[in-house]
Amino acid sequence: MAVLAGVLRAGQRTRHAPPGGAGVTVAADKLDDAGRAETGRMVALDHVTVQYYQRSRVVTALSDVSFIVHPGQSVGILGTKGSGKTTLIRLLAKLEQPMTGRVVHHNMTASWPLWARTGLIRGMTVRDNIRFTAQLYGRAAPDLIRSVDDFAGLGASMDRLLGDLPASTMAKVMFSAAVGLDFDFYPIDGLNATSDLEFRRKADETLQMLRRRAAIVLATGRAAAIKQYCDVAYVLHRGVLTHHDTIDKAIRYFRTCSAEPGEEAAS
Ligand SMILES: Nc1ncnc2c1ncn2[C@@H]1O[C@H](COP(=O)(O)OP(=O)(O)OP(=O)(O)O)[C@@H](O)[C@H]1O
Repeated sequence: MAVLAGVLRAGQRTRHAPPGGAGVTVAADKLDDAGRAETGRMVALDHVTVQYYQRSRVVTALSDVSFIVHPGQSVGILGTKGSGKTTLIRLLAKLEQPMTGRVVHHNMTASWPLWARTGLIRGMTVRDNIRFTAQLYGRAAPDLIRSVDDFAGLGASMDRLLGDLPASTMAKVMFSAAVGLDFDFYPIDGLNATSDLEFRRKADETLQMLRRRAAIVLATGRAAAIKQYCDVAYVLHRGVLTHHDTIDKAIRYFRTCSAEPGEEAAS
């Protein structure tokens, strides 16, 4: 570690797995090429470790994490504060690459994190942002513009610069565009809903709909949200992912972890 400290910049990840950091491995042995062909469509993490260098010490954000999500599955990651939830969701959304292990997207298209509050250009109108996004994903811009406008009810704001609109507009457009693009898989980093109650109601309904037609991974510190939206649950604590037979057992384990000395309440 002392050597690493001299080499890495703040925020940079190490290539080293931490000693003794063994998360529960869920069928990771099926992830070789033959296994992928057998198991078909999936998104998976395969022995993924992510570490950051932070103020002269190495922080392990994820420690040998493996799990698989298949179409139609709704997976909850119940995580304590600072346990690695955002890192895990960013990997699943292909916004980051692990230094150790693999992220596998096999025949499933993946959305950006559903409530993302970055990703659009503030100096462009909302309409042009959506047009640009449609082009990036090879979709018809008018269809996506209509779908976002219907969902988010932006009206005249469509032709205003994004930077001149309330900060929540970015999250609403990112949410609506992700749903409009009809991905196979949606990674979700918490339920950062806006204060717009009508939009929240629609977003809740949409998550229930996505559960039926796509795969989701929801990472949150809110047990109630896992119960509401997920069929299976894992607990993420200090970078280690553990699987539990039932959601209630996961919640019990999560509460034990949350009660450990030094733990803060997760959001
Ligand atoms: N870019 C970075 N540079 C340095 N450390 C980082 C970076 N990103 C995350 N970390 C550290 O990695 C650990 C996991 O962070 P992460 O944001 O993934 O956890 P989280 O569960 O989403 O946190 P929270 O509960 O605060 O939302 C934390 O200790 C965090 O400080």
